[in-house]
Amino acid sequence: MATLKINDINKNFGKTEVLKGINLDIKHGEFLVLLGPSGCGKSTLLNTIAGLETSNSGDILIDDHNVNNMEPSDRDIALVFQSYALYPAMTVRKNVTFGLEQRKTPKEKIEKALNDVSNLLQITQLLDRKPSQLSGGQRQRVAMGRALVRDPKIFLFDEPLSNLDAKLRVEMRREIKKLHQKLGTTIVYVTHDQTEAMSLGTNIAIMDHGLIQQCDTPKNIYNKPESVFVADFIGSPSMNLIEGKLKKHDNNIIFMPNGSNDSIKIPVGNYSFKNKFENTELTTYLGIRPEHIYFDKINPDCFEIDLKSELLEYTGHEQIVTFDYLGQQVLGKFASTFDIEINKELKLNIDTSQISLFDKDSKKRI
Ligand SMILES: Nc1ncnc2c1ncn2[C@@H]1O[C@H](COP(=O)(O)OP(=O)(O)OP(=O)(O)O)[C@@H](O)[C@H]1O
Repeated sequence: MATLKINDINKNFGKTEVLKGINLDIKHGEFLVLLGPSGCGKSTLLNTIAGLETSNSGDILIDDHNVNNMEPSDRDIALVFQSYALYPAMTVRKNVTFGLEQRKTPKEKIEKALNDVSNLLQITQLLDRKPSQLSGGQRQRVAMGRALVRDPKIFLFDEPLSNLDAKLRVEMRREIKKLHQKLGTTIVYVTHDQTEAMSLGTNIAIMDHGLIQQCDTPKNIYNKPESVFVADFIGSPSMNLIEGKLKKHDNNIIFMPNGSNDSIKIPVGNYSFKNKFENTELTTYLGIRPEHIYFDKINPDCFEIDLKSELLEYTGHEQIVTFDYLGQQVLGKFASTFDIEINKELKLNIDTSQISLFDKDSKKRI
């Protein structure tokens, strides 16, 4: 186990700034997932931690020791890639133990480590096979075995499951989670799959254009996104963002959607407003997740709005309905047992205790 601090890391490729001042403080035993769109810099950050890339400025500290000038092999880090990079001519046994042999680890120690890891990953029966005689999931397990056997301070995973089919992915995801629970190792894990990120991470760092947009628990990332980017990136379908004006009225906060006479009362307890807002209107996005729109008034915080149903997408266990709300598109998610008519004016409820508000100019959470 180890701590990992990333202090103000910048990285350029030629004139392109790929990492623009990254700060992360990763605790003992934390499972941090780096999540973000393609090209946002996730792998570059991981490779910089591993020492495969050199940053232009900033520091990387493992257990409070600066490792900037340390070779990758001296950092006591194990890396698992999406391409398993197993040696094709070697047996599974040799693939797993090769690194230890190179380090002149005593034979008995190697045997014990191989035994422990094979049992843990359930690859004992595969030890005499070559990689070509293994399935994708088995290969991934061997690649993990090779990393685990070294007992490193930190594990780095770069999209380790992306070559596997959907079913195997879910199985391996569970295995990685179990492994983390059992071993309590510090892990940094790169993915662009949000379900993987949500289910694995103790914390998730959302990256965009070389910046960390938000680093928080999966629950907070989903329920309290700090910016329009995070709100839009997480969730499928993503959060509805209804444009309008926010103003103070007596002791209440009211949201007025563009083009509508609705005055949606916001439960004030959830929000702290800046002074500048006292006497003005703020151009705002009201964010509401599709699953927080209901046919019934499920609690006193529900506010009824008129919507027109336009499109229905049936997915099996649920249905996604696209509505028109005075020219703005709003999506709702409902159990598949509901009968929903299309091209119909309907009255639905939005649960105002579940909304997020964003300043339209700064795109930040209010
Ligand atoms: N060796 C390199 N030389 C020049 N540009 C590079 C190099 N490696 C990465 N880049 C660029 O840096 C940016 C970040 O790449 P990186 O691989 O870190 O993104 P990523 O978030 O991991 O993306 P993906 O999810 O697609 O793997 C991209 O625009 C990429 O083209």
